[in-house]
Amino acid sequence: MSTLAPLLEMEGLDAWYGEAKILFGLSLQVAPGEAVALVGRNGAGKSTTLKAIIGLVRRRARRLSFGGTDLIPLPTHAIARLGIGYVPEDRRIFTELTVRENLDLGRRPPRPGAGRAAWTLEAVFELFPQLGDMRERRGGQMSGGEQQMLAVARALIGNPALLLLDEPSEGVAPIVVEQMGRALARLKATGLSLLICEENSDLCAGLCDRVLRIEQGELRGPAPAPPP
Ligand SMILES: Nc1ncnc2c1ncn2[C@@H]1O[C@H](COP(=O)(O)OP(=O)(O)OP(=O)(O)O)[C@@H](O)[C@H]1O
Repeated sequence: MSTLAPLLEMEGLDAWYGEAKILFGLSLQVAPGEAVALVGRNGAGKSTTLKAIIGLVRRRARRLSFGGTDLIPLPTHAIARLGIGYVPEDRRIFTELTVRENLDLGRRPPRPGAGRAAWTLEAVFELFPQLGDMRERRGGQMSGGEQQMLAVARALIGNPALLLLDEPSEGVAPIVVEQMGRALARLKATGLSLLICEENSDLCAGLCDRVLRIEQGELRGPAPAPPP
């Protein structure tokens, strides 16, 4: 674990859909530049944890802060503006818009003192060359893997300090998972923090500093190491 002060601090997080309680007292931290994986089965509560961080579900916590700012009272758009990028499981690409137009919608200026160059279209296309080759293609005419890259790229161009990724390898070809893994490793090397939900930890092997396991809405300690 990094010795830097945590960027994301979560202590005793509970979350609900309506009357149904889904998360029970989750505590975790993500330090600047750290990559943390949250693994667990279908329905364990991984997506809900990310949604709770950005305020898309009803939640309560002893502490839920980002860079020292309390997230609990803030609306989702204000949380995003603090520097949290979110790539949802369903990607939410605008299928009628082109790659470039989708990216334009994700633009957000870097926060003052962010300490790294702002993301540009060129930088994003350098990270994901396929996207550069299809910049005028509509989202609906892209493969699942290409859409996944676009979803990550769109989050990046918002200049986040922490990227929340919900199952980035789901439904995409193994070769795309490899490409995504390499891209995420490069992003981590720039100092970006990552919190990645995955049903299995293949993508996270060699990338994530820590792997946490969630079961039935509770953290159950570190996940077993993946087989070599
Ligand atoms: N919109 C919703 N309304 C009610 N219950 C929900 C809703 N979304 C998820 N749940 C329930 O919350 C629990 C946790 O779901 P969550 O999506 O967080 O799981 P997950 O670990 O991300 O798994 P998956 O990979 O299937 O998305 C499950 O029991 C699920 O049925």
